[in-house]
Amino acid sequence: MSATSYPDVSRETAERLHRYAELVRKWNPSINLVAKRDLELLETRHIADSLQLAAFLPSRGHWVDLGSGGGFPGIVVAAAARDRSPELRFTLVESDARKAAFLATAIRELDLNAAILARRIEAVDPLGADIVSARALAPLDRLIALGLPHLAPGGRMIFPKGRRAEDEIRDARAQWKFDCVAHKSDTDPEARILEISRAEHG
Ligand SMILES: C[S@@+](CC[C@H](N)C(=O)[O-])C[C@H]1O[C@@H](n2cnc3c(N)ncnc32)[C@H](O)[C@@H]1O
Repeated sequence: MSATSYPDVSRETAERLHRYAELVRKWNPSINLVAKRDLELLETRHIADSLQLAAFLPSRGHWVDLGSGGGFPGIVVAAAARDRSPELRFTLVESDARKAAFLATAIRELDLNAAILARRIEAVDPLGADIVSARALAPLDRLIALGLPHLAPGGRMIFPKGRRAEDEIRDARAQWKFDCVAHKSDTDPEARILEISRAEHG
């Protein structure tokens, strides 16, 4: 995939994403940001997948990404927000110090409106987010438990999920009440992007 072939993004965003892919490829041999076999598919499997969450960008406020790893979706969505929602700020929570150092470098080099918390999510004071996202971090019931303390009233949680999404929703309903819209994924016909609102203990 070339620098300009992501759907629905400006030239500036495409260039930022291209520079981000270069950074991931440069750092990956030393800190394993993505599986080595996935590097060839970085643009399709990780970046384009994460970029779908830009559909949920509010115009301003606070977006919190939990367990960001190499920056999916946090860095990718923050790159898309740079010219679409410049007043939206991001916080990426990642407990692995080396990954957090990479994320700080990416934020600086791409000039993103984002900050890193290099801490465990459970140890972070409530962040008052309008949107909480997390990818490949935990099953849905655990994600709701991790995300809910950081959500402002009326906020939403956005979780990309694989083919087990329906099972995870059913399991989560044993503990939680919530509204859920399961959006189709453009990058994987079996995946879903779950939009969770009005979550509370069941
Ligand atoms: C499987 S990786 C997924 C990374 C990224 N979201 C992605 O989709 O590629 C999970 C990441 O969450 C981080 N993590 C796991 N538990 C965490 C916690 N309790 N607090 C903060 N970070 C955590 C790990 O260090 C790891 O980088």
